[in-house]
Amino acid sequence: MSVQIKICGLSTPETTAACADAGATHIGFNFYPPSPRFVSTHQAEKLSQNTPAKLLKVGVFVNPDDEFLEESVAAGQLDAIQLHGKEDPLQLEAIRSRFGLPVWKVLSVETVEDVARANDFANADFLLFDTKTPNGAALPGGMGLGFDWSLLEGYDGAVPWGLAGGLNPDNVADAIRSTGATLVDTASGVESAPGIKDMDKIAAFCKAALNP
Ligand SMILES: O=C(O)c1ccccc1N[C@@H]1O[C@H](COP(=O)(O)O)[C@@H](O)[C@H]1O
Repeated sequence: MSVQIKICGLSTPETTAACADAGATHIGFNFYPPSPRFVSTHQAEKLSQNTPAKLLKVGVFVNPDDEFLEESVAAGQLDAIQLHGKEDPLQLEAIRSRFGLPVWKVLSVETVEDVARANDFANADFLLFDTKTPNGAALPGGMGLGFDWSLLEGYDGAVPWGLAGGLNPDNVADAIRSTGATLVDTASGVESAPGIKDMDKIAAFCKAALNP
């Protein structure tokens, strides 16, 4: 089966169309206000109306409150909720029950113990292993930083999982071959500047991911 591809941090209809044309399966709308990829609920509503039907829309959140989630899920017509903060398994369960959508939990990885935290999130619908950003970093993700993929060797948790963190057109094929990831996720790796998606890089990323 082909790898699934999530291009994260979309903010224009032209780039969502480019993702669909290139073979991406998922796009991410970023609902974290400090991010250069942040979209307001108004923007998300417009974007979702123009998103090709074959793309699944994932909302990226960092420690969201219920009201904000409610507005964003509705505006973005989201198909899944990605939790990229310090949410715990109980919060994850509450969010899934409330919205009836698949919930993705991001695990920030620096050590093998970080990978083992997957055991705490057996109730997630999907796990995304991303790089732990340094203390004091502006963002908990989306900074183009990779981690040591060998930390995933031998990982055999039951929850489906994907790989993020510093992936770009030049390294994504190697990442898939090295880790066996069935979904790859990129934000800054397909940009010309923070928050500005580059259609050629989106095409190159998808081509490499689909032919690892
Ligand atoms: O992209 C962001 O700005 C962002 C902000 C806050 C939390 C998560 C964010 N992005 C997620 O991080 C991964 C990895 O990003 P990158 O490829 O290393 O730039 C990205 O795919 C998003 O899921």
